[in-house]
Amino acid sequence: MKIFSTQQIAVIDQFTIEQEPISDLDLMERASLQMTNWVVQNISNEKKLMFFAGPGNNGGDALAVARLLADLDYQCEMFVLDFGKGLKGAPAQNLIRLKEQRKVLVQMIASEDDLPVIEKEHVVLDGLFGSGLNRMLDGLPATIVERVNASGAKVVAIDIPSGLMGEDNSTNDRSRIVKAEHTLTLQFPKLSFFFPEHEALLGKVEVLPIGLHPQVIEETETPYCLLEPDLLEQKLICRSKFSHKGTFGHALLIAGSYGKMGASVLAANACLRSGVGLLTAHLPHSGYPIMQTALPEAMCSIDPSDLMFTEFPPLDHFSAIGIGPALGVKPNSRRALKQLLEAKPGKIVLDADALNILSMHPEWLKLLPVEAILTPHPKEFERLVGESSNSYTRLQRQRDFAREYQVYVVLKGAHTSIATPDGMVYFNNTGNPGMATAGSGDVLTGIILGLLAQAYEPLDAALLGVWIHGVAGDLAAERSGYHALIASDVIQSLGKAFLSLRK
Ligand SMILES: NC(=O)C1=CN([C@@H]2O[C@H](COP(=O)(O)OP(=O)(O)OC[C@H]3O[C@@H](n4cnc5c(N)ncnc54)[C@H](O)[C@@H]3O)[C@@H](O)[C@H]2O)[C@@H](O)CC1
Ligand SMILES: [K+]
Repeated sequence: MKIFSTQQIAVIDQFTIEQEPISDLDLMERASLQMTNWVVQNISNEKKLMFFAGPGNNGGDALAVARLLADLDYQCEMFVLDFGKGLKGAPAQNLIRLKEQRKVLVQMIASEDDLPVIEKEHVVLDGLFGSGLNRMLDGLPATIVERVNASGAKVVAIDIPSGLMGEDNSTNDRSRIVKAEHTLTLQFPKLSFFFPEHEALLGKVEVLPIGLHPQVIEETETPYCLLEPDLLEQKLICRSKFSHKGTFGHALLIAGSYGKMGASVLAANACLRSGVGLLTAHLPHSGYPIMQTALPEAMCSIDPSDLMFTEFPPLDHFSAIGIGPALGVKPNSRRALKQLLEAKPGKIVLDADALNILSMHPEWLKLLPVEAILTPHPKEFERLVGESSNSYTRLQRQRDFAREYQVYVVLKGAHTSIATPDGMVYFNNTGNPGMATAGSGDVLTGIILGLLAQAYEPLDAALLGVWIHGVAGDLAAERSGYHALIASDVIQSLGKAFLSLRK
């Protein structure tokens, strides 16, 4: 699914109105019917609903939803923000319709004195501002937001919590943004919904389709996209019955150091469970019995060092390389990583300490092969590019980095984002908080390595790997819950996760 800017959404709305064609009032009614249905299914009509409507179409939605719900015997009260200019267009017509219906008390709010008392038991429907917000809230709207947030009432935001911008909130003030329990967003999630600092403002996000015109959606270009199973199903490569283990590549995993050999075992296991034909794990000597015992399917290449990575085997046999989990950053390992990059390793995924080494030697970044995949968590990414004060800035840095070095940057998080060398960013929404556990990242590295070593293009390996990793985590959480989930549970669920793509 494409993720558009709020400006693009306004253009898409207008195109729909002209080309469907449909009047703006009817489009608003269509959106409002969807939101009304959601309320009917989720909120009891014994609750009193307090609607707040702003001056634009977001307010128009609130006015229409109040009328539709009042017809279904909900007790609604309407408070309309009055800037002294009156409403225009579809919102004005909806105000007239609501007044004519005579079921809802409508009050204008021109100053703080007009504000109602909001009880904890009430439900607030927030239609103050939506995607047309063009600056941080101040004055009366900011006061309303503060009152709503202080009330303790459950808040349902229409399209977007009022005060939150669709994209860049780097200069916004959180205390002036509605804190919703549910956000009923129209047709498209907005970019800012994917940033962790907004989770508590958005609550649970419901995307409600409102039938915007498919042609303009298809034709409008955006660098941002949400991963969906349809796209990934197409990417999964079928296995013919004549395949043999040589068909599915030979992966080289370089991971683990003394005391941290588990990372290597987890990544190797995940790699094997992702369909690779053969896997060689390169390990310090002390890791050899551990790997052979834990995972007889893996072959081993033994480093001369007992403790750490200092040398790599000849690369010609391998179709892809994964390097980094628990590697350590000792000088010998750093030197060996540099030599590996100088040896032009081809398809490669770099994680954890391989990235930490690169942040200690930024001059080596230019050695990265084109289309290398880097899988940092936010702290590792910060070490590579410096601190970002908010997720929007970090996202732009992620895009810039991917373009500058012509690599894929998989920034791990609740919505892992994958930035590509051509400036695209894909967001993932599989996975769960249980996966914030030791070894989870090693599993992802193993999956991506397994896919890379087969015939997957780096882009497909990154997208599919991230998505499957999250699905496996979700399946594991169904069995163990979030608290008890460990990385090995994710590996155990990989089979079912691949099967969910039905090929
Ligand atoms: N996506 C769609 O196709 C549809 C969108 N609809 C609704 O339309 C909304 C967008 O409507 P609008 O573009 O009218 O925008 P909004 O309703 O978000 O508000 C825009 C108005 O607020 C003013 N404004 C902006 N920032 C302000 C600030 N900080 N302080 C005070 N005033 C401020 C603007 O000058 C303008 O008058 C969406 O969020 C959604 O709720 C629906 O009506 C149905 C169709
Ligand atoms: K809103």
